[in-house]
Amino acid sequence: MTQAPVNVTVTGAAGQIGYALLFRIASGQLLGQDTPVKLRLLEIPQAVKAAEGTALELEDGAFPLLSGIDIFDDAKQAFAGVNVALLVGARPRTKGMERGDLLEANGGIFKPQGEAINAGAADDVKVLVVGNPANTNALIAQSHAPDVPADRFTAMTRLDHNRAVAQLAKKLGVAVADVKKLTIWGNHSATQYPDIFHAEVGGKNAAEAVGDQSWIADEFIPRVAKRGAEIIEARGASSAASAANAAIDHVYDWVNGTAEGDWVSMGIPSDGSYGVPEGLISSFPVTTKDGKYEIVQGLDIDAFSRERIDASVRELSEERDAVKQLGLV
Ligand SMILES: NC(=O)C1=CN([C@@H]2O[C@H](COP(=O)(O)OP(=O)(O)OC[C@H]3O[C@@H](n4cnc5c(N)ncnc54)[C@H](O)[C@@H]3O)[C@@H](O)[C@H]2O)C=CC1
Ligand SMILES: O=C([O-])CC(=O)C(=O)O
Repeated sequence: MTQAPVNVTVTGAAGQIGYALLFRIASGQLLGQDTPVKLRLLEIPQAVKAAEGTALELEDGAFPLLSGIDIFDDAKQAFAGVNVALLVGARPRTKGMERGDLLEANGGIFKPQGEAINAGAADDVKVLVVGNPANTNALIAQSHAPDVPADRFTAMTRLDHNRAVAQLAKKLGVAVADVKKLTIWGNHSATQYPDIFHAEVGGKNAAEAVGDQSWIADEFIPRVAKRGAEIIEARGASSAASAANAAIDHVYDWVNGTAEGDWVSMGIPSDGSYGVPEGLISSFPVTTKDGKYEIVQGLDIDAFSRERIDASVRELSEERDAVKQLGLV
């Protein structure tokens, strides 16, 4: 071990994603094998006992990198001194719902959590919002944390990214590691746009390697965009282990950097790039280095892609208007 423990706060610790996530954080997969972690778990009072049960199991894991676990039902305490905040705790959708339908139920959770982050987080805090609708919940939290740099608030579209990589690799009969530079644009919703026109497979353009526009438009894009619903239909519950895995990937890459010649997708506050209105938390292709991310610039966006990016961004603007109406931003 080479450094002091990093404080990692996980909300919704007793939920299904929490259960899949916490053991991986404790084992060093979130930040790296040199970095000890202190877990700070936030739950609602009724679920604190279940979180305590998970903490007992974490103890039983005897993880060398886990230097402590504290459990809270108060956001201000849970986020005091936090370096990495994983905002998972929120209601999941069930069959027949869109993620945006959760806005009213879940939006209210993120205002006090933003305030608590503002009040007590460490200067280097990094925030990942997983709870749906993730992009707009991140916007809510960010808008209540004026003292924290806005770019520290991110939303998870890495699960969509990973799904798209896996579907493309399967189609082309290649390893997932051969797929590079894939992008999810827009919202973590059914309007998201998984873009393979700049992606590469074994060094070749992925869309050309597929060579079938109708597969891209009619099979690949809807399959990825609606994968969450497919999982709910099959499992009777929304994605959990794959979501936890994506949260690990998102933070690991943000902290440790992306590989040369590749990029990842993150929901981040727009700086106006690619015509996405400034301030909306939208998914972009990003590279990361030294704990900071940068939007990949200069990609050609053709009419097919433009239309899809615009549709998803329009939905984000509508969600922002809706939470303004609710007085949440
Ligand atoms: N961005 C993404 O790619 C994905 C997002 N999700 C979302 O993640 C969220 C969590 O999903 P699950 O773990 O499956 O749900 P779950 O229902 O199993 O767990 C949620 C937990 O959050 C807790 N909670 C509720 N309000 C809270 C608050 N104010 N503070 C702290 N904890 C609170 C609940 O007590 C519960 O233990 C859902 O909104 C789901 O839709 C799920 C999969 C992927
Ligand atoms: O679909 C859902 O409601 C859960 C989720 O966000 C996903 O699996 O992508």
